[in-house]
Amino acid sequence: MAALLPHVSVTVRGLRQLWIFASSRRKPSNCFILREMTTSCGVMNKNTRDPNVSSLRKHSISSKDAASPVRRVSIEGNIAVGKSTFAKLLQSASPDWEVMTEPVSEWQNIEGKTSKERDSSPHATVSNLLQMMYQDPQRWSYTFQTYSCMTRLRTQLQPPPARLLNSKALPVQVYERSIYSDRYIFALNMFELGCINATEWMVYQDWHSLLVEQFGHQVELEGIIYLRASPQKCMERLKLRGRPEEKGVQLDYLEGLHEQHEKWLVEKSTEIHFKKLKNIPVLQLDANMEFKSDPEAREEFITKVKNFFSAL
Ligand SMILES: Nc1ncnc2c1ncn2[C@@H]1O[C@H](COP(=O)(O)OP(=O)(O)OP(=O)(O)O)[C@@H](O)[C@H]1O
Ligand SMILES: Nc1nc(=O)c2ncn([C@H]3C[C@H](O)[C@@H](CO)O3)c2[nH]1
Repeated sequence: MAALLPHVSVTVRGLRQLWIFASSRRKPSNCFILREMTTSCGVMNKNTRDPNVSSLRKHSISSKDAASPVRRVSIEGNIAVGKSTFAKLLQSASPDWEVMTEPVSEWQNIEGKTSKERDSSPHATVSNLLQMMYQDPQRWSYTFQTYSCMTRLRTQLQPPPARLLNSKALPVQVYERSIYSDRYIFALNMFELGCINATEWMVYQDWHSLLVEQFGHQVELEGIIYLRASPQKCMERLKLRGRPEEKGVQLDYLEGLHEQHEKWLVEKSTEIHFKKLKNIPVLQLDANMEFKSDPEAREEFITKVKNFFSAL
């Protein structure tokens, strides 16, 4: 949308978007970049021993237990909060942990070739769906969510490496985000902002539920690590990283996503449709900490993660 990337050239679609952009200034519910959002900080579940961990299922037996010893955990958090950085830290901390990165490069490089073109031209047309979504969210958000969810599903369906299956310790496969944040953070947010319409939202939820139900325990998670930082801190890091597609992202978009994380993982007020996910243990870590330059902070994080994993 023009509001996201102000330098985008004005096409017919662009003119329509500019009109929507202009009307959204009068009716602020239409465009997420202009929406005024307030952040809210929730409280942790009072029934837990460790204040960082909510909903610990100490004695429950997961459906994974019988099939595989590998536990599956996702890292969740706002844009640029530091998930990839934290994931690298985990990867280097234990050979029994395997990190699966978010498939961002797949979203940035979609090869579009018809079967005819494939025969006649050696060069594929490559589209950057991430950029298209940020430039024109009303047009591309639904398409983006179908593709992001499909690529995440593919990641979650990958079998653990032999190293983990043969591990004598506690093997854990760690995903950077999941098919659940796809729905309960991003798609929901886009729907609430009016970038996904009511019909698209119904369709998305219908196929999402079908996939989760059909794949069953293959796509279940045993735990979630929530990297929590202020939207302002995420904005600083987003600017520092300088990913070109994110140039137009504004603070109120990050505030909206922060609110969705809080509702899902802290306040537990998001309506969740899968039984196991409703009671999933959540480890909350303060990601405002500049752990990159602080070995003690890194050590503290790793200890918390180890304790969390061993309780799953
Ligand atoms: N704890 C930290 N302290 C200081 N800088 C950090 C920290 N974590 C991440 N950064 C920096 O912030 C920027 C964004 O981090 P990173 O790419 O890990 O975020 P991300 O959560 O994976 O982003 P995305 O949501 O886009 O996948 C990077 O430049 C990284 O070096
Ligand atoms: N709209 C939308 N839906 C998603 O499911 C989603 N997952 C990630 N992202 C954006 C955030 C970063 O810019 C970049 C890398 O995380 O991709 C998403 N955007």
